[in-house]
Amino acid sequence: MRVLGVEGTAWCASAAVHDTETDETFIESDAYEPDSGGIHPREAAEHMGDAIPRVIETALQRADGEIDAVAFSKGPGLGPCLRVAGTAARALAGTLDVPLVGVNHMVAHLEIGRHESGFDSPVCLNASGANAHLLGFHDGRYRVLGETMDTGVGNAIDKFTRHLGWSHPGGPKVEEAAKGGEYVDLPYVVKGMDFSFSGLMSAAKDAVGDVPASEASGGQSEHRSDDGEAVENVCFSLQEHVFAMLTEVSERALSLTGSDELVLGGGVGQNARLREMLAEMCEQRGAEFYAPEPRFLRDNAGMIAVLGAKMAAAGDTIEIADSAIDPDFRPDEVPVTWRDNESVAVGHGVTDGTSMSGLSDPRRGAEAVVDVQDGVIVKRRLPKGYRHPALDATLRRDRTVLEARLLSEARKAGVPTPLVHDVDVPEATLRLQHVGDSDLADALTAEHARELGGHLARLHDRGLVHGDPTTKNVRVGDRLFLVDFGLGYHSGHPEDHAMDLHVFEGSVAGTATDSAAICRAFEDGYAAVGDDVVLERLAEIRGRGRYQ
Ligand SMILES: C[C@@H](O)[C@H](NC(=O)OP(=O)(O)OC[C@H]1O[C@@H](n2cnc3c(N)ncnc32)[C@H](O)[C@@H]1O)C(=O)O
Ligand SMILES: [Fe+2]
Repeated sequence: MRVLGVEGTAWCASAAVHDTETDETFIESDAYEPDSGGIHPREAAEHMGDAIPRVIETALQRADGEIDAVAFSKGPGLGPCLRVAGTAARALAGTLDVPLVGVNHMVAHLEIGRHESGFDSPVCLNASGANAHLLGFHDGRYRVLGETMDTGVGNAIDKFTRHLGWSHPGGPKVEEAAKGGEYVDLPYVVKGMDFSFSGLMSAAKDAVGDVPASEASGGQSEHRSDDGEAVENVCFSLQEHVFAMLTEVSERALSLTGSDELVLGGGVGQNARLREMLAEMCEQRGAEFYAPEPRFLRDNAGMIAVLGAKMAAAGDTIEIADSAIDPDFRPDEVPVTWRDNESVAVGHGVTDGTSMSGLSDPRRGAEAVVDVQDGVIVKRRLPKGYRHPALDATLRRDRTVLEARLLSEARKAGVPTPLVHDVDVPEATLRLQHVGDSDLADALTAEHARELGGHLARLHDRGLVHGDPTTKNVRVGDRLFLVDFGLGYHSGHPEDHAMDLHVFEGSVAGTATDSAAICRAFEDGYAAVGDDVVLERLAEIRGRGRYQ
C-alpha cells in the first residue's frame, strides 16, 4: 500500500509517500521561518497556503500517481495552519478517489519511533515544540502518564532565546551555545511524572539579565550581557536542567509501567544532549532506547504517512464530513485501532523500591536502590550518570533530607509512614522501617483508594505535599502507609495539593482496569476529610489545554 501524508500543524509544510511493501518513506518539506519573534499563526498559515500544494505535487510525482490513501494531521496544532493542510488533503483524496485518514500528530510522533525500532510496547517521550509528555499504551489508548504543566519544551526554550533576541527556532542555537558553558544553579521542577518549565525559564532570563539590543541578533555563543551570567553558561545549564527533568520522568514512567523500552519523539529529540541523557539512563537500568533519525523527529509528513498506512490497513478511515480539524486533539482521545489490545502497564515496576520486601537482590527503582538488611529497608540514592554532577549532588542531598523530615511530619499529621531509623546525608542513604505486605498497585481496590484520599487530605491540611503519590508509593498492610517522600515539599496552595491528586489519578489511569471507579472512591475519601477547593482545582487541571 502507498499512503500520501500531509503535515501542516505549525511551521512545517510537508508531504510524504510511505510504501508499506518496501518500508520506504519519501519526505518533501518546506519550513516557515519567521522574520522576527516566534511563530505567527497567520503568517504560518500563509506559508502553508503557498507551500502545501508544492510539496504535495513533488510527493505525487515521486509516487507516479499510485496512491491508496491520503493521511493528514487532524491536530493538535494551530487552527489556521491545520485548516489549510486539511483542505488540501480532503481535496486530494477526493480527486484521487481514495480513502482519507485523520491522524493525531502527537501519536504520529510516537508511532514513528515504535515503527522504526520494532519495539512492542514502549513508553514514549514526546519532546516537541508545543508539547512534552510521556505516553504509554493501556486499555486500547495511549495514556498520558506525565506532561508539562505549562508550555511545551521546545516553546519554552524558544521563548528564552527570544529574550536574547535570537531568531526562531531557538533550540538548535541553545545547543550550539551550550558547548562552551559551565554549570549554574537553576530551578528543577518535577512532580511525579509531570513537570513545569515556567519557573526555570524565568530564572534563566533573570540570570542573563537584560540583553543589549545591539547584541540581540543571531544567536552566537559569545553574547554576554553587562549585568548577568555568561549566556553560554545559562544555555548549558538550561539544557542540563530541562533534559534531566525529562530523563527523570521518563525513568519514572519506565519504573511505574515495568516497561524496558523507551522511544523518543518530537523536534527537541534532535538535541544530542537529550539523547545522550536518555540513552545513559536506559543503559544504567538495563532498558532499550531508540531515537528515530532527525528527519522523523522534527515535524514531517513521513510520520503521518506511516501511521496513516497502519490506520488505513485497520479500516480506520474517515468520511469527508467527519474530517474537521481539532486544534486541541489530545493523544488519549484516539481509539487505537491498529494495535492488539496489549498493554505497556504490566504492573511489575518499582518506583523507589521501598516496597520491596525480603528481597535478596537490591532492586533499582527510578529514584533509588533499595535492599533489606536484617528486616530494615536501606534506601540509597545512587548518583545518576546522566545528570550533571552538581545537579546530581544537590538533588540527592535535598531529597534525602526532605524525605526523612516529611516522613515524620506526615506521621504527626496522622498519616502512617515508615519510621526513619537513620539518615546518612553524604551517602544519600536512609534506613527505614519495613512496612506493609504489597504495593497499592497490586492491591488497588476502591476501598484502599478511598483511604488514600483521606490520608492525602490530612497531609494537605498540614501544608505537606507528597509530590509523587503513585500506586507504587503506597504500601498496603493492616492499613495504608505512604512511602517515598523524596519529591515532597511544604505548601498550602490548592494548586499543589490538586497536583498530588492529579499524579495519583494519572498513575491509576495508566495502569488500572477500572480506573473511573477507583478515582471516584479516591476523590470521595479526599472530600470526606479535605477541602473542596482542591477537588475543584483538580477538575480545572484536568481540563487545561496544554498546547501552548
Ligand atoms: C503541534 C505541533 O505543531 C508541534 N510541533 C512542533 O513543535 O514541531 P517539532 O518539529 O516537533 O519541534 C520543534 C521544536 O524543536 C526545537 N528544536 C529543534 N532542534 C533542536 C535542538 N537541536 N535542540 C533543542 N530543541 C530543538 C525547536 O526549537 C522547536 O521548538 C508539536 O508536536 O508539539
Ligand atoms: Fe510536532
